Amino acid sequence: MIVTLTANPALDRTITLEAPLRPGDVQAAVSAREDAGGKGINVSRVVAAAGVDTIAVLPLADDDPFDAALRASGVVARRVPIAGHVRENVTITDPAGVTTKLNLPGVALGEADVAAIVDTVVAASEGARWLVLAGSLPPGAGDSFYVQVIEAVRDAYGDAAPRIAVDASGAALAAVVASGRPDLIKPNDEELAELADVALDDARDLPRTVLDIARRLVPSSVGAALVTLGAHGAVLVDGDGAWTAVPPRIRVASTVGAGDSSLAGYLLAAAEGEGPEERLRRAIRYGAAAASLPGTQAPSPRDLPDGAIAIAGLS
Ligand SMILES: Nc1ncnc2c1ncn2[C@@H]1O[C@H](COP(=O)(O)OP(=O)(O)OP(=O)(O)O)[C@@H](O)[C@H]1O
Ligand SMILES: O=P(O)(O)OC[C@@]1(O)O[C@H](CO)[C@@H](O)[C@@H]1O
Repeated sequence: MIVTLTANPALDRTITLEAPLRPGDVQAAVSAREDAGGKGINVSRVVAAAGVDTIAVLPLADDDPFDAALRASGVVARRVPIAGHVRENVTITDPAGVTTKLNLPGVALGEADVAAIVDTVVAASEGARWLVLAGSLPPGAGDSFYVQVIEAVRDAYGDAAPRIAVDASGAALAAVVASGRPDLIKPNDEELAELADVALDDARDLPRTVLDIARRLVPSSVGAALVTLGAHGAVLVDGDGAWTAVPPRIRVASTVGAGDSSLAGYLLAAAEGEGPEERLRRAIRYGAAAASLPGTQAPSPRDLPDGAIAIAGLS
């Protein structure tokens, strides 16, 4: 069982253009689609599509139209009732795969909402292998919200607690790294650089630079880091070693959710008892599959790209 928490879900509206976006112009759009999104929900959708049990925890008002999209996704969910409706995030994609994204802040949570979410995650995590804490925090949650969740789950289950994976950025990621001792973090290269307060602009060897930064955290504060690099693939660093791989060439439709799918691929391989190389390979394949699908569509095993993915060790 893989449990996910999405504290700030989003109805993802994707608008497809037949020409590059021209800011300031009126432009005809070809099509639009809606997906029940938010990073944890996306991870759960990929996990469910692979036939593995998952529960997605999220705050959701009883009368929120988002629930229809969530039900259509088929993901098993635990809803924490709140006041206010899920934000709508807009993505604009063009024929070259260029993706423009506008994210709203989300519904503000009160203290009672925060406490109810923590309690719901603790209850859902009983017997789970992994708990995934993913995405931005909505107003009212506080930068250390993920640390609060991690401590509550570990207090409740001790050695039987699920392993913890975190996909966050900015202050929320910094707080988790400072005191949450997560088993896995999944930043992209820019999020990692922001965390370490370094610039990547002139990195000639991106995987090597990312490894050097990640080594400051792994294994002292974080069990492992899966750092995704967009079209350049990903780097995996754990206490035993470091590896990198690049994705196959694909036709990009929308990169939204590619990182979430990478994380799901990693967790699916981990749940099968696979070692780091296969976890990285699966992450790359799922990420590439997501980027080749429209909107925030979750890839299933039949969407994975063909071809071998070579893993290179880094030292
Ligand atoms: N243009 C691309 N071509 C092939 N694979 C891609 C491309 N973009 C992304 N991927 C795959 O998806 C993975 C994750 O991508 P990326 O680093 O962009 O995630 P992210 O920034 O966390 O994205 P998001 O927050 O939208 O989920 C990469 O490691 C790679 O395997
Ligand atoms: O504002 P956040 O929580 O950082 O990101 C939200 C979001 O961009 O993340 C997913 C893609 O990773 C989308 O489904 C969703 O719209």
